[in-house]
Amino acid sequence: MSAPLTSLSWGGDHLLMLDQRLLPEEIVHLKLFTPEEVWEGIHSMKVRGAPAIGIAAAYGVVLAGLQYKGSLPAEWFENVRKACAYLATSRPTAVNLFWALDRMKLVAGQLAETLMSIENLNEKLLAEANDIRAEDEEVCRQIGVHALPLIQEGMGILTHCNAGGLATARYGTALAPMYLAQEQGISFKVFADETRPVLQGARLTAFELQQAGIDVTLLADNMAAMVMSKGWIQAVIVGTDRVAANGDVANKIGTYGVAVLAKAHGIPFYVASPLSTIDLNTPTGADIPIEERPAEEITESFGKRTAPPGVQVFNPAFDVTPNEYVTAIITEKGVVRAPYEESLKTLFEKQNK
Ligand SMILES: CSC[C@H]1O[C@H](OP(=O)(O)O)[C@H](O)[C@@H]1O
Repeated sequence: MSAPLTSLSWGGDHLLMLDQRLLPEEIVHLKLFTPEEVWEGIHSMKVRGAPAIGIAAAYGVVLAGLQYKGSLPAEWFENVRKACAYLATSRPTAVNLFWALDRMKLVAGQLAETLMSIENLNEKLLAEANDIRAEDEEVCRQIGVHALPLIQEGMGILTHCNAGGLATARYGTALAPMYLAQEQGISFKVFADETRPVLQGARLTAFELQQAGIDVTLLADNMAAMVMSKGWIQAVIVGTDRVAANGDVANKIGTYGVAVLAKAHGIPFYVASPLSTIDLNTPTGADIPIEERPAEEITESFGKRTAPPGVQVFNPAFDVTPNEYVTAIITEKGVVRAPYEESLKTLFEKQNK
């Protein structure tokens, strides 16, 4: 599969992070040397997208381990543990952040008990972060494989926000089948919602797909109903930041509206989700913390004031699509359909065997 720009890579003693806030006009990679810089990169959305956030946080934990200059494994682990707790405060909704941090903390604790040298501890912790990144790349490729049959010749596919290579280690989740379909010579059209207020669709998805030579049409967020009514859309495929145990889906704000419109037009609504984004510990969508972001994202859109000073603003970064609007969830282990409480539980039971 053609691999678009990747958002994160390890530079030996720093994390190289593509500043996605500057795309598509500028391609700027930042060198981050501390957990604090990684926290800020996640919080300000220099890096964004559930899997990419988890990967960035994992490398932030590695940077914390490298900061420790003593010789006691227990002290090293305490540094790492504190960094995990700190990085967990960078954004609240994408469960991959907490999944990755819990994994890094668990491994660091196990390593510290071996009493190996600090140098070896840091090497092993870096290896775990590299594994998280490499696994995500393969997971996304597998999501592409399982989602590929959903893309038939001549189809129109609508997507919302960016669930592409920039949101993951590579390939993306919702966009992965599109890259695969293109590689296999299937012709299809993608309609990308601009996705206000941060415009991940316009700035990132349209950019990624255009770079890959895929037929993409950019829509303002209020156009989905019209293009569906014209019969231009045969499927919706989106990513997610957290799937609850009952199949409710948290995703970029506006996704719920697209799901309702899809149902109203008899169009299937698919959610591409790695297992790492499915959280059986969150019972329903009502239990998913929804991030609220600064008013300026709306009132001063990319430097242009677009609202009266002091106006009240509500700026939730995500919404929750109830499971009854979700046709299927495409994971790296296959396609999951309702009843989701049961099918997701079965999926994880098989995984844990
Ligand atoms: C493959 S996860 C992509 C997911 O993350 C985005 O949110 P954000 O850009 O705020 O990190 C959006 O919800 C995408 O669907």
